[in-house]
Amino acid sequence: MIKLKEAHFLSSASNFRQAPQAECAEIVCVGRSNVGKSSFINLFTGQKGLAKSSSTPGKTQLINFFNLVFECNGERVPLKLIDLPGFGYAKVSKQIKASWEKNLLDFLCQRRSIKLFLHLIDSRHIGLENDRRVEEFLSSIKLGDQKILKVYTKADKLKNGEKKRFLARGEILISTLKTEHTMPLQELHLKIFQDALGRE
Ligand SMILES: Nc1nc2c(ncn2[C@@H]2O[C@H](COP(=O)(O)OP(=O)(O)OP(=O)(O)O)[C@@H](O)[C@H]2O)c(=O)[nH]1
Ligand SMILES: [Mg+2]
Repeated sequence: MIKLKEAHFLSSASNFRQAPQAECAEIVCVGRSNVGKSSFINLFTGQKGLAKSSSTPGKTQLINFFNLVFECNGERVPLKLIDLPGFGYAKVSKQIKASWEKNLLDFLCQRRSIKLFLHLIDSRHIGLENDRRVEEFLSSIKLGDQKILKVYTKADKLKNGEKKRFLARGEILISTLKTEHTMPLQELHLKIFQDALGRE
């Protein structure tokens, strides 16, 4: 039995060098702008305003670190959750965008304490070119002690039949609105906790 006991914002960084010291296993949310990465953090921690979300793509512009503490069989287990800016959107010049993306890619490659990459995908739009690029990139940099997990967002926009098909395939389907036919929070906690720590 595990329980999420604490979740706090730690700090922000714009690149790998500014990141806080790596003290524990880390989980990072990766995906297109507006897919629901920041909303996922709020759902996962049960704190609505912890990560800033917005209907305007490009809301998250820095690498944001959150400290979590789980309790597992009486033991306190720290983990870090990381929110990233999205790929593929920014109302800035091409040059600035390229430098942001380079910072992100460098961070993902170099931050060895990341043990779990959560690739968030909009459940209505499977197989987009941008998502295929993210998937290829993550597979190409992944080390032996790192895992990739796909998380399908915005389930409330799907019909019930479509939701059930995701679940029948064993996919992780979530929603910040209607949680019917989505993965229960306790199950999501357990899956992500175990994958981040390499536990079975
Ligand atoms: N209907 C619905 N809307 C959602 C869900 N999750 C997120 N959203 C909405 O989608 C929009 C984008 O959410 P964010 O969490 O800011 O997305 P993000 O991936 O962090 O975006 P960037 O920071 O721009 O990369 C917001 O308007 C959210 O309210 C969901 O499960 N269902
Ligand atoms: Mg965001």
